[in-house]
Amino acid sequence: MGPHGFGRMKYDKNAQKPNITKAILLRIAKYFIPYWKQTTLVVLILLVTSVLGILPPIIIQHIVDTALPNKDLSLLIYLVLASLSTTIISELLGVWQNYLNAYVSQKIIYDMRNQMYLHLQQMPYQFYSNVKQGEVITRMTADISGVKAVFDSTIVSFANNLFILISTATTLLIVNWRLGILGLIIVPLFILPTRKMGNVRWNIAKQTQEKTSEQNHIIQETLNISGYLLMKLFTKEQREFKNFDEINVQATNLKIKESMAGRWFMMILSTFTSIGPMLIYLYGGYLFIHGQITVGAIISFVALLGRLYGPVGQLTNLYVNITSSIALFERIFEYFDMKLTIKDRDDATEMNVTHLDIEFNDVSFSYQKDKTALQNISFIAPSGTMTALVGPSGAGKTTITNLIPRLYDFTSGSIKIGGRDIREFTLESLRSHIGLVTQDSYLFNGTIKENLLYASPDASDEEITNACKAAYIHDFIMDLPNGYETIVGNRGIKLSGGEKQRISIARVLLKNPEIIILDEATSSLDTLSEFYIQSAIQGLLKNKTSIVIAHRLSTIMAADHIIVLKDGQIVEEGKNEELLMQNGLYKELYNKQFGRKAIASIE
Ligand SMILES: Nc1ncnc2c1ncn2[C@@H]1O[C@H](COP(=O)(O)OP(=O)(O)OP(=O)(O)O)[C@@H](O)[C@H]1O
Repeated sequence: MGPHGFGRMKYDKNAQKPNITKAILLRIAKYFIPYWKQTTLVVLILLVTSVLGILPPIIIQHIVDTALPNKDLSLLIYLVLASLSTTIISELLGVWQNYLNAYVSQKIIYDMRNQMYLHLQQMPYQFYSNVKQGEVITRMTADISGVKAVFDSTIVSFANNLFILISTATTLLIVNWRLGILGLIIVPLFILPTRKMGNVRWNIAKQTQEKTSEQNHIIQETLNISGYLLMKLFTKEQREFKNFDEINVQATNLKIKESMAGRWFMMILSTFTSIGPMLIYLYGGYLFIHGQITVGAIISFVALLGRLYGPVGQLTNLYVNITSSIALFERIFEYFDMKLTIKDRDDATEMNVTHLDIEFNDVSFSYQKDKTALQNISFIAPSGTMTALVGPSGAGKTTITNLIPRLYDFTSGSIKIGGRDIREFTLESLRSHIGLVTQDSYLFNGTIKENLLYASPDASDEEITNACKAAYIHDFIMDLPNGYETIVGNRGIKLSGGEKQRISIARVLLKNPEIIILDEATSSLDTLSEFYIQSAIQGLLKNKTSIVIAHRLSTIMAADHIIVLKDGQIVEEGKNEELLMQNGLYKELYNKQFGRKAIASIE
């Protein structure tokens, strides 16, 4: 057993139990409102079945006390049929209730999943850079699915057990109050073990939930295409397995502990359950011997008593169930309550501007407090021209491009397009005017055609072909055995970096936005691929307002305006020749990247 082995495992007694507040109960109740009819019906069915459940023991009493001693066959048949019918009706109602249970809980799960998906879609980019892999999946699947258990183990369980308890206890007292009191006296003996058990189970459940989330995280991190590659190339299989195994051991031990805790509980419970009938036989027998009770009444009593203990146990567990249910809802609500920091203003309008100058005015931005990524950035990228961003790594180039489609919102200053602040536009219309080609273009695992259609679902085959021709990728696609129907693999793994980027250029061409933001791939390509990429980019940027993070000499030469960044600030600005004359950072970068040959060729 490892360091976290079974023997060493401790329950965290201080694990935070949620507060049951009126606000959270009301919030949960809101999800039930659309299904109030079905929920009410469930409660009514439970009420009816709890009453029906009392009938068979009472009928047995009449069989034993009346039909059998009087040798009354017709009464016997009548009573047996009556008992049978109550059982059948009860079971049929049970089926119906089961359906309603499933209906209500699954509909609520459906509503919550949709709400969660829509909410997560709106979450800012920052959220996805911070959230642990696997966490979103756990909340979307395991946590929300837990709502079914919540419904079954709280609302349904509460109504069911309460009705059974009240109806059975009342019947016991009516049939024979002395025996009834004796039967009820044993009830408190159940409360003690059940409560203790509830607390233990709560703690285990909480820890199991955390372990599941950790396990999902490891699976997501290491068994996806990029994580797998990283693990293999750094030969970390053993280390990753060790991590996984450690969590797995803990999860397994928790499960064993959980089932063992359940086993002891069952043992204690069944001991108490057998004490009850024995006492009834003893005291009931005494009353019978003294002629104060019938045999049928004793038998019926023991049968009724059996109906009492289960509900008592479960009702004492209710507090624990409610607490765990609320903990589950709290986890779900925690996501719902995360602020959507980047959203449409109330007065946001469609982006209807004709002149697409992009203007940064004194823009500052930081990802984290106390560390500015951009400082007082001001520049204009005139409509229909190409602006190149250059600078050393970490200078803030990507950050500038991220601010334009509002993947992040700047901290101060303003960004305008066509003279209007970008926050005046709806996010949807702003982004529909912008095409973004990143270095690592994301293609989903589908065919090339499906990936292209993502930009414009209604594009005709001709339009697709034209876009691909303009992106210099059409001939390559046609040479593939399945052409446009070729599956690209996870993240487009079956294609080279250059091919992927050309396909994503074709995708943006199909979208045909007026503004293009391009992060040129840094990887060095052979002359032919370089030519294709360059030609594709030229096609893409023609007559567009573009901002390009430039890594290639040809792009820089083609730019109308070059902005040189360092440590989040603009340090130089101008055209290639002007900047070279300044003998500053640009010239230094230029020399490093393109060598003296390039300079010589220009001179
Ligand atoms: N999501 C993030 N959270 C926190 N800091 C970030 C984040 N993204 C970038 N940064 C930081 O902001 C600064 C600017 O990064 P940015 O990615 O804009 O640089 P860059 O010029 O595009 O660099 P490169 O050429 O290497 O891509 C860097 O110091 C970087 O560490």
